[in-house]
Amino acid sequence: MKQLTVISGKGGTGKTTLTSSFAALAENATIADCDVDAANMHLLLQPEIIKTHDFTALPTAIIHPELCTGCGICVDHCRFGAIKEGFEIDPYICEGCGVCEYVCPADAVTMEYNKCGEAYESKTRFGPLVHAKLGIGEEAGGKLVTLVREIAEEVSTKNNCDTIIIDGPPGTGCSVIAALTGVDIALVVTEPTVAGIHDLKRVIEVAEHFDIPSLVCINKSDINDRKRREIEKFCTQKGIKIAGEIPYDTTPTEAMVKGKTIVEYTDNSFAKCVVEVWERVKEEM
Ligand SMILES: Nc1ncnc2c1ncn2[C@@H]1O[C@H](COP(=O)(O)OP(=O)(O)OP(=O)(O)O)[C@@H](O)[C@H]1O
Ligand code: SF4
Ligand code: SF4
Repeated sequence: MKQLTVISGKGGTGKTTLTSSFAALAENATIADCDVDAANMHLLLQPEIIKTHDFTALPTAIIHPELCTGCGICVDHCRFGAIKEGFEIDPYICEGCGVCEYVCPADAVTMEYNKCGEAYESKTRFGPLVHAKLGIGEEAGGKLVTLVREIAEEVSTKNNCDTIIIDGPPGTGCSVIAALTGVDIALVVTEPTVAGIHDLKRVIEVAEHFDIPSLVCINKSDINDRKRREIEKFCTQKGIKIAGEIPYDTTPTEAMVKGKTIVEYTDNSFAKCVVEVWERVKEEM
């Protein structure tokens, strides 16, 4: 089973626009929306949820007052200052490290796991989709991405899919690393802007660090010719292939308004560019 992750560094470069079209073009793929902080693939793919998985990330410490002797050892050991006056834990500061439970001589601390998100297995008009929702203000997005990928692998096997297409999160942090780990190829969607190029370079470094081969797609390629050439030069220097260049156009917005992927909405020259990128990605996988 081949796995492709679409990433960008900078947000809003066109990952979801492309990935949703890949979902339509791929003959036998499972889609995993790993942009768990701002999932939006479901808006275009209109999934029917078949199964919901609860997501619990880090625990929070609870001090049981009836057992606490007030010795203060836990306060001295908590590096995050989460234990307040009266030996009460501030759940927003507690990092769930478990040190207070370990050092408490009176066994007055327990660690409690709370649900902080959900992952979903769904059906769409193209094939299976695995997506997720992280609770408001919750952290541990990287762990939720890992859960989405684990479920996507199970779903893919169950449905005899030959490919998993992962819509990755923006940035270069923990969630991106979780979305990239162990995949066969990364498609970096960039744009010819200062921020686009800056983040392209950072995200390529992350992919290189994990030995993931990359391809680059220059989206909105005609908005700045000088910056476009800068991307091409960077890719040449790095020996990274360019999977295609896609111009700035009204087609993505029009398709989105109709709730369709680009390739369902039209077969115009813009859609042809998207199809070409998919063909190049398939060749490299
Ligand atoms: N080639 C293009 N020309 C004009 N608009 C485009 C083009 N590609 C994408 N867009 C628009 O740019 C916006 C961002 O695109 P999209 O949501 O696909 O980016 P993203 O990288 O997935 O964003 P995020 O990082 O927020 O997940 C959307 O409104 C989309 O319609
Ligand atoms: S270490 Fe245990 S007994 Fe001591 S103050 Fe903390 S919770 Fe109470
Ligand atoms: S679990 Fe860790 S962070 Fe939370 S209160 Fe205990 S020592 Fe502090």
